Amino acid sequence: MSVMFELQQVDYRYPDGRSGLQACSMSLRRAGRHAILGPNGSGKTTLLQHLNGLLRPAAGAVHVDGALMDYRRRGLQVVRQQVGMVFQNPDRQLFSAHVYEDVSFGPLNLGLDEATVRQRVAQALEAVDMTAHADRPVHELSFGQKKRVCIAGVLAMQPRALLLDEPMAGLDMPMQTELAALLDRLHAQDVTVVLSSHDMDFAYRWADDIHLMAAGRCVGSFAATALPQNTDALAAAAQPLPTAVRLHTALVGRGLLPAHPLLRSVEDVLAALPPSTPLTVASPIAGKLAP
Ligand SMILES: Nc1ncnc2c1ncn2[C@@H]1O[C@H](COP(=O)(O)OP(=O)(O)OP(=O)(O)O)[C@@H](O)[C@H]1O
Repeated sequence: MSVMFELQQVDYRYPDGRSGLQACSMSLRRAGRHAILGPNGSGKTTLLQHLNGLLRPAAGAVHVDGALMDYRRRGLQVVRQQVGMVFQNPDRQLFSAHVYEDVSFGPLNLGLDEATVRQRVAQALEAVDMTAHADRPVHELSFGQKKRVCIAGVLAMQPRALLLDEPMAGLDMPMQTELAALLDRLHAQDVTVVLSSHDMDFAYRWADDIHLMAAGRCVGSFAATALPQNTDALAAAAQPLPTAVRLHTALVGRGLLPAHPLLRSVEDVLAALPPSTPLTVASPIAGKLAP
């Protein structure tokens, strides 16, 4: 499996002297679904901003598609056409007065003809269910709607990789589900999706690969399916075991479920329980499962 992004021993210091990354090494394979987790201030945003050249390492190297990042103007233009970034705060990303205008900004900048721009904007708005809002002023939108417009703006560039900084934060549950489905559709089209998150349960059920950060370093990268064997790295990044793993382990311990296959969501664990499982007051786990 080929590598899309590679950080080698990257150091980054903000202008005020604060350290953002320290000897950070991470490899992200092409067309994968990647979740980056770590405590506040562990460097997730700083890392994402290195993947499309928004930030430049003080030491170490960033490779995209096997080539060293080219920080000259033309080099950065090429990378940013291919690697789209959705910021955590939509107000940092949206700068046009109207939705259509904002989403069309990128494709127009690529020099595409008007019909192609219109088609790309329509597709992107459709993908985030914002078609009905195309003519609205951006400042009238809710937080979640603004976030969708940001995502549409990036999708309209048809990137090969999508970076999303805590994309689920501030979205309601139906929108989170829709966004996860959209990310899966992009993944099915071989787009590399990299997101940062504080939601271990979501990361465990959605991601192919999990990357853990602590104090500006990558302290563990592994396939999500190998998470139960990586408890040391989870502890180093102050991350809890996913609820599905804890519940599954408890049920295995009580002889109610086999240890295999791996179950990556609470829904999957509950669905795996035989209908005859006695989840009544008499059951040792009933009190924990009952509302
Ligand atoms: N603009 C900035 N100026 C100075 N220091 C910064 C700046 N942005 C981030 N930092 C510092 O860099 C370190 C890493 O921050 P970063 O935002 O990358 O972490 P994070 O893992 O994304 O955090 P969170 O989960 O809170 O979003 C922190 O110590 C932070 O205080």
